[in-house]
Amino acid sequence: MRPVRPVAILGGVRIPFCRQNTAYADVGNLGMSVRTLGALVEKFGLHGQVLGEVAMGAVIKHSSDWNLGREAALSSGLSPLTPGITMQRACGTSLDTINTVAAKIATGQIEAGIGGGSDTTSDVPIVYGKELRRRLLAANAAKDPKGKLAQFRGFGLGELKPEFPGVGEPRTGKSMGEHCEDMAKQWNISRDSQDEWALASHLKLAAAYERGFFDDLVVSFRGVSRDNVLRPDTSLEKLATLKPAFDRNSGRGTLTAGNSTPLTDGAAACLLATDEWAAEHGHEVLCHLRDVHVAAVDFVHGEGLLMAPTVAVPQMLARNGLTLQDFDFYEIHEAFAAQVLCTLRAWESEEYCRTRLGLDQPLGRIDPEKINPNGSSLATGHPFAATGARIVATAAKELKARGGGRCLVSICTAGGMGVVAILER
Ligand SMILES: CC(=O)SCCNC(=O)CCNC(=O)[C@H](O)C(C)(C)COP(=O)(O)OP(=O)(O)OC[C@H]1O[C@@H](n2cnc3c(N)ncnc32)[C@H](O)[C@@H]1OP(=O)(O)O
Repeated sequence: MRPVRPVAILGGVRIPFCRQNTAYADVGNLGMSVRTLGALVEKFGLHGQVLGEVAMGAVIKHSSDWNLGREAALSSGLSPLTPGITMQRACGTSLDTINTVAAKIATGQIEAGIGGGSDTTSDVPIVYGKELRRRLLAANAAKDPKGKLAQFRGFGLGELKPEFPGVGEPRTGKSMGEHCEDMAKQWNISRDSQDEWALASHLKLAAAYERGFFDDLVVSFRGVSRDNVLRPDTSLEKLATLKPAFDRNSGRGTLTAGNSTPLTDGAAACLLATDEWAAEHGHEVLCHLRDVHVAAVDFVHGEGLLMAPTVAVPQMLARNGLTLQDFDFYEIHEAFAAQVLCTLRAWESEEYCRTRLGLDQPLGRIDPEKINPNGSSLATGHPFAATGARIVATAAKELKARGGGRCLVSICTAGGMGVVAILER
């Protein structure tokens, strides 16, 4: 490994994010990734060029997607000599693909690369049970029709029952929404504050579209030019009418379809390089990736599933000699409005910061006006593996628009992890 070099973010693109079973229902991860990488190639004039790495990721993926990163790179317009890799860290996936490319750039392994991700909730792998899978594999391997037929001796219709990808944490059986509902109760997060947060996200995203902020960040696909999750027509009155989605019976449920991210399809990717590569190829450096950090919580034994960013952020701040207030704006992934509000409350809590984070004093308050200035996942939607690259592309552009500054990125993930980063210009 050679010494660490600065990692420049040159920009990103994404396709509009779409609700499950709408515009991208028949496209799948490969189609969405190819469109996104193709648009990035177009934007930066990368046709026929060899990059050091294309790291893509997907949480829900078919085996026929093969190595998604390599397959998408091969259809993107890049030189076929560009390698590709596929990764997965739930909702933090594409902040991690970006981190992987960045680490290779920083240590001198490569000069430039792409980090991104894609997810579909519309084209999911639905499989048969183990017994039928065993029979089908054995029949496929049998040499003659008699041998093939023999594998189905004793076959029962019950074996045709399909298995859907699980929506619950394997160790608790609870969905993300049920876990977040527990967190909201533990931290006394009111329904009103969640709805207000959700409404603000929609209004900020709509305003950013109106002022042209996304003109060079979002490329149309399948006739869609804006996230179809966005509801600029929503209001606190409408949000207040929605019924609890995850705790329907206790009378105390506060998470609804309006203050939770919907199931979404989409893809996003960013181009990273050394400063020298950027200059040689005539690209402006939007910002630098100063640090990335990952931490986990013990959600199996009582910690909040989506609380890991509360741990990851102070660890990264300490390493960089920064406080929580040393940022011009914050990009906090809105898995659920309640998740963001629990995180902010934890950072303000003297007891939590002392007992759980081992700090002398609370991390303190962040001005909500500085959080997600262009809206976030509640309004864009959340195709799991695409969210990190969406956030980095948005934050890098925002840093350029401001002429400089520092941004804290925070993403909670399934499996009780938090992936966080610092961007600077
Ligand atoms: C680390 C992480 O990121 S964890 C997060 C991972 N993601 C998840 O877990 C996904 C969570 N979300 C879900 O499971 C689903 O979206 C649910 C359960 C919340 C809601 O699902 P559905 O009930 O199918 O939602 P649907 O889109 O039909 O909305 C329900 C109603 O709310 C309404 N609605 C939704 N959003 C809004 C809004 N912003 N304003 C007004 N009304 C709204 C819809 O119009 C619909 O109304 P209708 O019944 O009159 O048609």
